[in-house]
Amino acid sequence: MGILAGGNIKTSLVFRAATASRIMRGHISDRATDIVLYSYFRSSASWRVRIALALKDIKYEYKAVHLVKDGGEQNSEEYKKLNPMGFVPSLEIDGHVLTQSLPILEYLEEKFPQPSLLPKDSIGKAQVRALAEIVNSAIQPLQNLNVLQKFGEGKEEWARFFIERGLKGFEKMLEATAGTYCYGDQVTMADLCLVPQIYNANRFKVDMSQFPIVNRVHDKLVQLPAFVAADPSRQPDTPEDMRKN
Ligand SMILES: O=C(O)/C=C\C(=O)CC(=O)CC(=O)O
Repeated sequence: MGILAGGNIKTSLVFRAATASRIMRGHISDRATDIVLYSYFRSSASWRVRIALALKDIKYEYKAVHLVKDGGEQNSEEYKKLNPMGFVPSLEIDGHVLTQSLPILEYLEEKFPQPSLLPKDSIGKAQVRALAEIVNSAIQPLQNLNVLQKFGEGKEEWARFFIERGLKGFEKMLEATAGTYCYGDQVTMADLCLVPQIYNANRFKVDMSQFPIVNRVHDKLVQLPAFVAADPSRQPDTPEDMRKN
């Protein structure tokens, strides 16, 4: 399908996700080059990685993989050479292709430690990773496109059930861990997972009034420049009718 040659994957441009945060801090830096993110504007796993790239001020090229058109570009033989599961995101970096959003976040954290997306202490790290895993393994996979496509009637109710169940646990954990954000006043991997999940919760009409701490944290996070830049409404492949400035 020409993904590697830049054929069928339409959007291929240098996308400065971190521009807003760089301007806010008054400098433009090129901390990394030759980084390519294969992404879909409203894939929550892609979105997590976009936020990390923006927070860490890392420049990258955005290659759009359309998850719906023509049965999904992620299912092409060519894309599966990069990502055998046919999932987004994939990140080309340092001569390798990395897959799965949380391991990608961990790699970026090791390679670009500042600003850190994990607390310093081991218990804090374990707690942040646990929050991230609630979203990553107990919510999002159960409401992902490839699961819902197996359903006929009742798929919205199924998605709502698992999002609600997961957010109840998440909210309970935040009673112990939250400050301004999910874990104290530091933006962590837990926050990167939370924001896209709330978008999906709204998409499936979950009653969000039952999650006051989640709502408070979410409202703070979405104001941060990196979260603004990574939002699905501002990506190269955002459909015109969903685009914001
Ligand atoms: O435009 C579409 O409807 C297709 C795909 C998605 O939303 C992405 C997901 O499958 C959900 C997710 O990543 O959480």
